[in-house]
Amino acid sequence: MKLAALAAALNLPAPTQTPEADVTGVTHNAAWAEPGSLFVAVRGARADGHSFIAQAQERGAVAVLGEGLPTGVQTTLPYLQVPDARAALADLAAELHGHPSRDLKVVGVTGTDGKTTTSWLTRHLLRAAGLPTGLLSTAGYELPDGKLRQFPAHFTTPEAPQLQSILRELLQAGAQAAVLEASSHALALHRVRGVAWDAAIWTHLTREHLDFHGSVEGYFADKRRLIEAAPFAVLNADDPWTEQLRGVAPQEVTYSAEGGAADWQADKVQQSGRGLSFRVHSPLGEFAAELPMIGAFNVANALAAMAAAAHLGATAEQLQAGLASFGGVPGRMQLVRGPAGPQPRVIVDFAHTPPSLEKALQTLRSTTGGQLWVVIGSAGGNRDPLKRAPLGEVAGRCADQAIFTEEDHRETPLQDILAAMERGAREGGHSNFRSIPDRQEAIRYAVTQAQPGDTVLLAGKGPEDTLERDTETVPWNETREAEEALALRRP
Ligand SMILES: CC(=O)N[C@H]1[C@@H](OP(=O)(O)OP(=O)(O)OC[C@H]2O[C@@H](n3ccc(=O)[nH]c3=O)[C@H](O)[C@@H]2O)O[C@H](CO)[C@@H](O)[C@@H]1O[C@H](C)C(=O)N[C@@H](C)C(=O)N[C@H](CCC(=O)O)C(=O)O
Ligand SMILES: Nc1ncnc2c1ncn2[C@@H]1O[C@H](COP(=O)(O)OP(=O)(O)OP(=O)(O)O)[C@@H](O)[C@H]1O
Repeated sequence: MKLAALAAALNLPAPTQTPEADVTGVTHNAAWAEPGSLFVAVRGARADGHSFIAQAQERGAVAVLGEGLPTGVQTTLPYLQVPDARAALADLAAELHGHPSRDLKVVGVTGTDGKTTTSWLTRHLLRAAGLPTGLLSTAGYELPDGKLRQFPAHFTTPEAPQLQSILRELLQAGAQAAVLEASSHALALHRVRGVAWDAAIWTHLTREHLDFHGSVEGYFADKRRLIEAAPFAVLNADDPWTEQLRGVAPQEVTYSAEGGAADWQADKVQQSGRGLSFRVHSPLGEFAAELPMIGAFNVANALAAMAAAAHLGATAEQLQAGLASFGGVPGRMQLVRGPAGPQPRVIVDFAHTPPSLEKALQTLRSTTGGQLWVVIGSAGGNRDPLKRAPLGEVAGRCADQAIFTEEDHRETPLQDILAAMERGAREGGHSNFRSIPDRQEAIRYAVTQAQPGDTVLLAGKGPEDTLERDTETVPWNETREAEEALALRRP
């Protein structure tokens, strides 16, 4: 698109130089500029993008946009001045990618916790309803083919140029719907500006990220932007903040997992080793639900996902079948499917800090009739060596059997890490541990020694696809390792 035409389309100031320059893309990161890029110089908290104009130009940028050239900075490129560079970045990204969200049914999910789970559930229910659906979440992005992909610079919600390009890719891959996790940072920094939402889900709000948002009110105000931008809101009646969200979107439904008055309600919740069962009362009628997920909070996530999917056309039967076939979020309290017959329950989770390990083991304890096992390591290199002993202590205290093993030890001698974990367990007064340095062997040992009724938690790696051993990086798939270990059990 010609620079002048692009500027006119977005009501940006007309360029005084090279109006006929061809703009083929937009970026906020000078290192990502390509021939034909428009470089948006963002004044950030750590850097001023204007310092990188020369780098962007060297890489082929044809124009710069910013909130004003700082004193002493000059450029030979055309410079478009706007009041809000991040807002313009989002508008340009949407325009240059042809507004892909307008051709998709888009569901946004925001809240302090539950975004990732609810996003995955929603995309699964939409697929169960026959809609080819893409997904963008902390865990990566997924085309309707179901294969998870990563994008550079790990974000929950990436900056607008990446976001719009992913939406375009989804559309080209045949998606008719997309589910996007919208972080509060993304909402505050205009990363999702220009997305044409069809529905917005609110999980709940608790104090978090106050360093960035300033106050809990500021955090709420940033998250609220998603509800303000959506024509249809799915609100959590159990969250006190919801009062301030009522009537913000033109249409809304509420959900409650705690017996509150709401359009979507659940009762008769039961937890077992294999998941949750509950009864749903909804505008689509009343029906029984089975959800192979651990953690009662997932009832709320499921209600929210169902309400959004129903808005996009899913029937009660499709929702019921969709919940029952949900495979979980990769590496997050993920139940590993094993061969038929009595088996220990095996779970893959990415908990890798002492508090998250403790929480995961406590959650599993409540539905474990037999022994609780954990396989856990601690990363090497410069990754927080002080957590090794506490991890050992938590494993010894909260599990019946703890197996310490490798977990990206990098250049740090593995024996040193294992010794620190053992010391932590021993000093906590526990002797229920052993170290098996090779992770595959450790997993196979735990899974084959455990009995039906036991739970084996494989903690730390979650969905990561590599294992860093000394200077070597090897491919890794914890779920597959678990499946193979289960298959080794004698029938
Ligand atoms: C608070 C926050 O989100 N800040 C993001 C924001 O930073 P910023 O505006 O201060 O920018 P800056 O780093 O000062 O840089 C200014 C500009 O110079 C550019 N630059 C900078 C250096 C350089 O060498 N070249 C260059 O071009 C940058 O691309 C940027 O455009 O824009 C930067 C560029 O995209 C991001 O890297 C940065 O993410 C920081 C690193 C971050 O940690 N963000 C996290 C907190 C985040 O966004 N998390 C949420 C999830 C939160 C949750 O729910 O847990 C997420 O959506 O992932
Ligand atoms: N509806 C919920 N209410 C309260 N806690 C929840 C809820 N859903 C999930 N959690 C807790 O929050 C943790 C993180 O959940 P999830 O990954 O789905 O959400 P998120 O934190 O919003 O996303 P992200 O992965 O982007 O940080 C879960 O392991 C669980 O302990």
